[in-house]
Amino acid sequence: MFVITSKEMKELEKRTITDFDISEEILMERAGISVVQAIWNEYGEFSNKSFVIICGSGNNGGDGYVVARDLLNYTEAVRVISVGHPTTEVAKKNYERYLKHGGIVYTYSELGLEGASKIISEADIVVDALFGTGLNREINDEELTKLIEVMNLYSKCIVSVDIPSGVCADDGKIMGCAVQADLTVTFGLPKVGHFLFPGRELCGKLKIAKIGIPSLDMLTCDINKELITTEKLRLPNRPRWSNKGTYSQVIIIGGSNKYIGAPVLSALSALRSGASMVKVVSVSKVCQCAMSHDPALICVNIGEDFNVEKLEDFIATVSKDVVFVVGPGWDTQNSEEKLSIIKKLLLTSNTLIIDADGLNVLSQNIDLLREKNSSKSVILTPHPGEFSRLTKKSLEKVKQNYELVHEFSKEYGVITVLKDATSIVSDGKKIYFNITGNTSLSKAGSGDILSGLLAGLISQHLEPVEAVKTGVYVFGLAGEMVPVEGMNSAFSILNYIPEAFKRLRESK
Ligand SMILES: NC(=O)C1=CN([C@@H]2O[C@H](COP(=O)(O)OP(=O)(O)OC[C@H]3O[C@@H](n4cnc5c(N)ncnc54)[C@H](OP(=O)(O)O)[C@@H]3O)[C@@H](O)[C@H]2O)[C@@H](O)CC1
Ligand SMILES: Nc1ncnc2c1ncn2[C@@H]1O[C@H](COP(=O)(O)OP(=O)(O)O)[C@@H](O)[C@H]1O
Ligand SMILES: [K+]
Repeated sequence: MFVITSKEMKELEKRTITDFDISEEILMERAGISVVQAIWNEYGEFSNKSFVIICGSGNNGGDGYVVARDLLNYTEAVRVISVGHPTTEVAKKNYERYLKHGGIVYTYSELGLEGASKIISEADIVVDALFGTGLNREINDEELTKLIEVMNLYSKCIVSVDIPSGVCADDGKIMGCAVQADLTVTFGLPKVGHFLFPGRELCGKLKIAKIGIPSLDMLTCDINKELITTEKLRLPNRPRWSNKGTYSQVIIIGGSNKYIGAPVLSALSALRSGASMVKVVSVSKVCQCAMSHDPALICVNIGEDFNVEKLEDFIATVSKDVVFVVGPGWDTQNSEEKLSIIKKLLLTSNTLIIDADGLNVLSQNIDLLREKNSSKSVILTPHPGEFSRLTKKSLEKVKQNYELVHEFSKEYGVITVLKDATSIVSDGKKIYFNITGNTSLSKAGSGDILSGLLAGLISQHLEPVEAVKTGVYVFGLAGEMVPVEGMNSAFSILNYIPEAFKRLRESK
């Protein structure tokens, strides 16, 4: 499903109006009616319910007046609190139509905070039509801030029109203060702010209503952002006649005397996602740990401590179709030598996933990425801290920064997965958002499981970007299967991976 910014939404609206002769008035009418329908579907019939609609001065408020008018068809218990007179032609028209239908409008300036609080607390459903995609600056007006606080404090239930007021549609950030909705009804296509935190949380349940905007193909509009959903995800093909030689090997280079378990988690995860042969190349202690967890793993022991020569010798023997994961549990000691290993791996034609300390080492010379074989696929899986080190930008600047993920991927010719509660993937062409998962994944070791899972999919010949999309989605699903959210070790996620794949297969 495509995901858009407020600017892209305005462009779609403009093309719908000019190229398809569907007026702004029709769009607003359908938007308002779709909100009423969504409320009905979610909360049941209206005869015993009371409503208050809080309308701002723009078109979001205009939608609010349509909602109010349509609700009058079902109940008299409808009131509007207007925060500023409508300023656009269509909003004005719908304000007047509502009045003509006998609608009641209170102005916030006359009611004051106390009056507004009373009305809000008495209503069963508060419809938030203050600001939508036109919010263009921080909300710093004291009276408005107090109104939003009162809405959050006293409402029994809030339905936001298009997006919770105060949430920036382009990045999900709070512009001063914001409404916490129970239900949000958006129009045409979801906006980025619906999927990035805190906006994602403030939406409550999200519904996407069709309001008559033609498909993107018809509008000849190129949108480069998508939400990862099951329909388009690819699963590995495992022909009945295949044997272990049909698939590529996965080789995990990582682990240290400090972090013994991380590469083992990656290796076990690669097996769970379908890899046929998984090797762990590491120090003795890691090999012992790997063997004790699964004797089917193959260990290449490089000695008691990190040994660059042994590692180089091993890499020189590897065939072309092997998938490498480098970094889990590596630690950052001997970083110069580790950087030289990464360089060697970049010069091979093998698909390479760089994770964890592999990324921390790489951040000392990110330009190494430019030396890679141009046809080679390199996947980087940073969490925000690692991405901040890679880009030399502050944590605050990189967090949820989908444009940066896109630019970075384009500049270095890599696929980047910025892992977080909403993960962002880019191959330098498109941007994908993943919203599966929960805090059962917020655990030390869970990133290692993801890198192994991605390698397992690539070893079964999925295209790297397809493997990443499927991998992050399935990994999230596995996290959601933990019986009590958060009451688990990352290790337990491994058990849910096959079931998560099964669920994805069945849902297609
Ligand atoms: N696109 C579509 O296809 C469709 C769009 N539709 C609907 O239109 C909505 C977008 O409408 P919109 O562009 O009129 O903007 P909206 O969100 O009402 O806010 C603008 C108003 O807020 C004000 N304002 C802004 N920031 C402020 C602040 N911090 N503090 C105080 N004031 C602030 C701003 O004032 P100004 O900047 O002029 O001073 C202006 O008055 C969209 O979300 C959807 O609901 C549907 O009808 C169906 C089709
Ligand atoms: N609240 C959450 N919701 C969804 N996914 C999450 C959440 N918290 C963490 N994750 C996922 O868990 C993984 C954590 O990886 P990472 O931070 O690298 O862990 P570690 O370094 O300990 O192995 C990432 O894929 C991230 O997207
Ligand atoms: K709103």
